[in-house]
Amino acid sequence: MEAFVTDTLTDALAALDVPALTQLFRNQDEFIVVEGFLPQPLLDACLNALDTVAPAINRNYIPWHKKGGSVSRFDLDRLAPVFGKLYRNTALVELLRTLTGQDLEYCPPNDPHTYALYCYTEPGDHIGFHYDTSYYRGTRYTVLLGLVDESSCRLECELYRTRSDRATESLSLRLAPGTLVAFNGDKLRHRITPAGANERRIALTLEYVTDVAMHPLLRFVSNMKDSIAYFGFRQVFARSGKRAAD
Ligand SMILES: O=C(O)CCC(=O)C(=O)O
Ligand SMILES: [Fe+2]
Repeated sequence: MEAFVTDTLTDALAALDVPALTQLFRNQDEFIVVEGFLPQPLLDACLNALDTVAPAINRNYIPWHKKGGSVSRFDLDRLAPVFGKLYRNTALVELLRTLTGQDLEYCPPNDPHTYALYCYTEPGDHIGFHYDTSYYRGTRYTVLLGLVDESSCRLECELYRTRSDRATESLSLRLAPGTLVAFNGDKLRHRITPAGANERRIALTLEYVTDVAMHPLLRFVSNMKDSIAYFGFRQVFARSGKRAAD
């Protein structure tokens, strides 16, 4: 599996104009969209894993803010190793390091959000406007990869929102299968618009940080958020307790 991920991604990354992407990422206040990023065989491997992870989807609902399903990194590790291999692929991390100009690190093994799936399968599934706030000491970068999009959902983004010297620019985009979106979580305000009836949208998220140190109190806050908004208490606290004790 690892060799397969490495081989397919290495070829795809070699075809990218990295200096141009880096320029664009920085010009857009640390935000970029790369259509057709995932090579088809790798996208297919991710899609094949979806049936296996389906029973692990945790449904969540926060009135007015969020409704949907999520699969944590713990369940992905247990059921579908392709996602972890993709997250740790060195060529991918090197590309992200070049784009950001930062020495990015992997999130620690007790973080359920290190990589995760977001599943929009019921009418009204959505997430309201937010930042991907970092609870780590370092800056948090989010990567979204489209896997399935049979939906009318849009990823709506507000660029330059935190800048006092520029007007905010709004973008509305479809996260088509294979598309990569990468951004600084503290800078990009974004949301996913509600799914309609009989629609389906599945996105993979990857999280990288510049410094994985975290205050224990913020780890608790982060775990509470992940339990309520994403993965459920059993997942988050049983696993993070177990990992911490390992
Ligand atoms: O589903 C997506 O593409 C992104 C969802 C999101 O922004 C989040 O859960 O923080
Ligand atoms: Fe987000």
